[in-house]
Amino acid sequence: MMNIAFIAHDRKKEEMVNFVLAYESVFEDHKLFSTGTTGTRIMEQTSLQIERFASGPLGGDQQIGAMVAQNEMDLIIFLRDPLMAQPHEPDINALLRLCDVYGIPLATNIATAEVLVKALDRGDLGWRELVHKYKPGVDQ
Ligand SMILES: O=C(CO)COP(=O)(O)O
Repeated sequence: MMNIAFIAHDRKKEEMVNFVLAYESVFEDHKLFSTGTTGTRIMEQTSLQIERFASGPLGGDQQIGAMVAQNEMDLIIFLRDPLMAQPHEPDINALLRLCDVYGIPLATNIATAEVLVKALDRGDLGWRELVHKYKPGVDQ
């Protein structure tokens, strides 16, 4: 079972809900997390249970980043709005950076999200299960 996070900026939330709905049967086998409003929207329109963090501008991206830094997040779908400035852009960049630091699979648009969810369904991300037990800074 993987820990998966969903994050979508406002103009991408509908796309996110449709995406999660389409792959609901894949996601229901995993532990799901999200930023505040994204999670509320997904839970309203699917039967999935999601552990919600704060809304993005109030620190939700950072909370998910903290999980990445503890090697506790396996896959992130982050549908960003590339056409609108966000007040919490430093937080967003920090999360993307941590995904690169730790090599965490990250999709920032729907095309990549689709590829990753198919890989997840096929078991291509199984290597994440092998590294779950390692805690950064303690074991490395
Ligand atoms: O702003 C966000 C990510 O940067 C998303 O936050 P919400 O899901 O609370 O809208």
